[in-house]
Amino acid sequence: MQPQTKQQIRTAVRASRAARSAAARQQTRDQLTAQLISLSVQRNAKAVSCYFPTPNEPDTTGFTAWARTNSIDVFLPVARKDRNLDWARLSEAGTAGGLHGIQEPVGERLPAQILGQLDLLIIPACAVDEQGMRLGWGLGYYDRLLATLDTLPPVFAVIHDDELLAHIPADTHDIPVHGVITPTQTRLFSNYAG
Ligand SMILES: Nc1nc2c(c(=O)[nH]1)N(C=O)[C@@H](CNc1ccc(C(=O)N[C@@H](CCC(=O)O)C(=O)O)cc1)CN2
Ligand SMILES: Nc1ncnc2c1ncn2[C@@H]1O[C@H](COP(=O)(O)OP(=O)(O)OP(=O)(O)O)[C@@H](O)[C@H]1O
Repeated sequence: MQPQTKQQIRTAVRASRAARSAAARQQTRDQLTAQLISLSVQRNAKAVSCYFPTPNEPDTTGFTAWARTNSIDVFLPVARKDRNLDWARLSEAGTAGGLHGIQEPVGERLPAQILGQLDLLIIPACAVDEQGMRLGWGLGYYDRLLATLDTLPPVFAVIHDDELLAHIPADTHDIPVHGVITPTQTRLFSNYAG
């Protein structure tokens, strides 16, 4: 995949994600579950944020199920009309479709600042480059979130292997992630010493 403009990258990734077979999706889910469990065990994480995947996104539900079974608190985003994110803890109360049709936990809405107290932030992305620059879907939710947190725990974006690109054009508001998780690797970027 030759990186060009942000919009061209988004179009290419959207198409390649849509073309994945059910078997490939299942394999991605299993491999990501293993990568995410290793990372949280290694970091002794007791509370993390994650995302509830759309049908085409890298599937994190194996990991969130494991986290719940192991008494790790999982916080998921709740999209607001003003394009900021609230957060809610995954619980027995279950989930319901939110603003973009994505499942969100039912229950108390918490402000973004609670993320500063978590051990690990696992976030969605369209693509990430070798410098840790992250591209989302263009609504700015996560750029705005990362910019507002006073304390930033380690932030890892989850993507497929072919979405780790050599270079993504960056705007001044773009905030790099500390690491990236793909089905085959968990990589820490050099911008982060932790
Ligand atoms: N799973 C998930 N939850 C999330 C996000 C996300 O990217 N993924 N968000 C991140 O901001 C926020 C909601 N904003 C969103 C913005 C765009 C799209 C969207 O439709 N994206 C792609 C399709 C994704 C796919 O199915 O592969 C698109 O633009 O076509 C979804 C959510 C909060 N929750
Ligand atoms: N810190 C910020 N404060 C206000 N607006 C912002 C901030 N960061 C990004 N934006 C706005 O959000 C919009 C989307 O930015 P960009 O294309 O970089 O998003 P993205 O990285 O694809 O999205 P996301 O953060 O949701 O994953 C832009 O119009 C940008 O001006």
